[in-house]
Amino acid sequence: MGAETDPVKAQLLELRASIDNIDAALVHMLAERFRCTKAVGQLKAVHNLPPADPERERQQIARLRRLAKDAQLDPDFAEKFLNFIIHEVIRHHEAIAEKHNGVPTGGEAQA
Ligand SMILES: C=C(O[C@@H]1C=C(C(=O)O)C=C[C@H]1O)C(=O)O
Repeated sequence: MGAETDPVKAQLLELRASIDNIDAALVHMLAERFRCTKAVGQLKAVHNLPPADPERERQQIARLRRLAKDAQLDPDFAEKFLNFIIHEVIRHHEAIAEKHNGVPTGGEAQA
């Protein structure tokens, strides 16, 4: 049965079209965020600043939890999601610093 004749299928297709648009927006927003954070990584490497900034992260997590609560999104999920992204950003910053200064900035022990 086609979507024209099956209202359930039509509703599912409509909702999935919105989900696809939202996923595309998420990818574009994440790409833009990583473009900015990579620039922050370059700045930190040039000025010998540490890859991670735990105080800034604390502020971001507190803010995101508040925003999530107001938006009826699970704040624990929002925190996990942000931590997942930040973890990847710090990995980029460590790689940028190592490339720039030739100095590993953490993680693995060196032989
Ligand atoms: C991007 C930065 O570097 C790290 C990554 C962060 C992030 O992804 O938001 C926040 C703090 C830092 O640990 C920064 O210092 O602003």
